[in-house]
Amino acid sequence: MSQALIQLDGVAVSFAGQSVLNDVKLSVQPGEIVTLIGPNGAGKTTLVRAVLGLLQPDRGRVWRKPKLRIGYMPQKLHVDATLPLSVLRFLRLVPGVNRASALAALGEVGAEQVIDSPLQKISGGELQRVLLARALLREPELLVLDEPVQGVDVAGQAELYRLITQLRDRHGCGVLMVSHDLHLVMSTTDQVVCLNHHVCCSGHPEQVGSDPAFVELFGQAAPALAVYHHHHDHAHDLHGSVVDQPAQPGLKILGPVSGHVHGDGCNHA
Ligand SMILES: Nc1ncnc2c1ncn2[C@@H]1O[C@H](COP(=O)(O)OP(=O)(O)OP(=O)(O)O)[C@@H](O)[C@H]1O
Repeated sequence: MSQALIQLDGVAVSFAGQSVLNDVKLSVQPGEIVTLIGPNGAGKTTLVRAVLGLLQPDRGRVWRKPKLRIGYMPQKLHVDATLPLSVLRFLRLVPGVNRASALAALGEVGAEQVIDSPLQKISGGELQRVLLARALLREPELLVLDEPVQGVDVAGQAELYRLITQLRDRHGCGVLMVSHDLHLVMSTTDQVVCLNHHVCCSGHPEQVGSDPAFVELFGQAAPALAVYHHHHDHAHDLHGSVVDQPAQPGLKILGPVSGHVHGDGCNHA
């Protein structure tokens, strides 16, 4: 087995007969930041759940380094408004955490000041930092972050991404992150995985604003985003299945029968 922290091979997941993930291959190395991008409903959170072991794939394999310590930051946290829960008490739900270690983790993410605040009263940006602090308290080898900057203003988003990179540098952990904020994450991402039920393509991020795959996947906003180069030479139907038509008018189609030619990272049948 390689040095990878996690490795997924041929992972497939269906819900009620509807394929959500098909033949997904992915790995994260120590110290590497891998960002999962894709449209709503593409299967990103489902893939994260498979990585965390919260769901068993129907096919394929999810390999984790033995005894891998994972720090997870969920997409959403629902806290009952009437529940008297301070930030400290919330962090102390992690086994072995005391005030000093909670304060140290909050210090790492720049949120010491909220330690005694009610969890329901802190701002969206502060909550994201508290969730990140909670993930750090597990001393993770792998940080899994599902849309970590949700509900944070643009300046705060850039700061949070910088913070994630700093934490990676300081702790040497791998990071698997779901994000829609390509323009902000590109400079700090080692590998981008473009998911639309299958891995359309993956690679190193580069400054490109009008890649046909991004126009296909992210609509007309895509040219405003800095993206990475790849050869996405196929189109998808509403369920993410590959169809015969080119993604964009004028896009060169080289395939002999189906019109689809697999790109480097395209691993579906
Ligand atoms: N437990 C489940 N039971 C049935 N369907 C599910 C379940 N979990 C996810 N789905 C469906 O699988 C599809 C993919 O969902 P998922 O949350 O993985 O997408 P996503 O890429 O994370 O989307 P978003 O960007 O909107 O968060 C959706 O159509 C969703 O309704």
